[in-house]
Amino acid sequence: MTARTGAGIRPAIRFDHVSKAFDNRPAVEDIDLAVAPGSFTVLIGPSGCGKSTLLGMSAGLEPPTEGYVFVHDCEVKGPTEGTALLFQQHNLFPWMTAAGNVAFALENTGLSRRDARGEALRLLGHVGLGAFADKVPAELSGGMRQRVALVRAFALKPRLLLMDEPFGALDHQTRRMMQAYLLATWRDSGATVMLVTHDLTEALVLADRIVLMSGSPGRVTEVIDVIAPRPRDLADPALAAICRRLEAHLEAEAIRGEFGPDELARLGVLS
Ligand SMILES: Nc1ncnc2c1ncn2[C@@H]1O[C@H](COP(=O)(O)OP(=O)(O)OP(=O)(O)O)[C@@H](O)[C@H]1O
Repeated sequence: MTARTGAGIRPAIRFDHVSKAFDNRPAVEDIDLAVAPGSFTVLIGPSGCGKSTLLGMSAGLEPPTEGYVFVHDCEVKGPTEGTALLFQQHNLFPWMTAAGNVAFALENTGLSRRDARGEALRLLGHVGLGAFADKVPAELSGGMRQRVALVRAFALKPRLLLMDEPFGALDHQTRRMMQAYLLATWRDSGATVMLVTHDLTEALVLADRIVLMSGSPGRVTEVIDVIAPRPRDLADPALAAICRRLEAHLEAEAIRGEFGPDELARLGVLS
């Protein structure tokens, strides 16, 4: 099967009435979503609403129970060339140095060993890791490891980059630096990015489009286009308004999670 949007633009990712259950327990239900090529989409929602499940299906790690997932017009039936993943855990090869990890990815794109090493050193220099290129992951801080992992992910020249809370374990300053690096590298790469985060500021700083999910099983509740120049000024009234919408959504979801629909109807708290 192939996927198209109504306007004839082929989405980078398309969920076509996708549901997923684990051991007959539904995790997400009837997801219909198209992600534009080259765009930056952020998934937000309460814990357990199925954000990682959507990423996993896009990566071909998990098949949908119902419906279809397409990446670049092809139905996803397993891991796809051109798709890179970045999780909170870095997944670097522990026996390779920082430069070795990046160079390995570059060699896979066709560079000679010597050119790959040179390019790896150049790219690591861009994220302030030139002096750490010959350290193995165990000798690096968590933030440094995640920088290496991000450099390696882009070194693969992915058309699609799927990121699951990639900066969740980093301190505030490192996180801001990583976000800036991600934005700069994404812009140059032309890749489509889909990123999961619990951090509203991160969503507002990064996203072209925020997909709000809710419930269990999870559904897409709202899609918000974030139209503001980058770098983003969070004092911008438009962004502040989106932030309030996101906060209200997550608060309502937290209340729903605690009380359940029957009790809420009885209390008249939420519709
Ligand atoms: N491999 C799995 N086996 C069984 N159940 C799973 C599996 N992966 C996810 N689930 C279940 O599917 C539901 C959605 O999980 P998922 O991790 O996608 O949510 P999430 O929104 O990413 O959560 P969080 O924000 O806490 O990471 C949860 O109920 C979870 O327990």
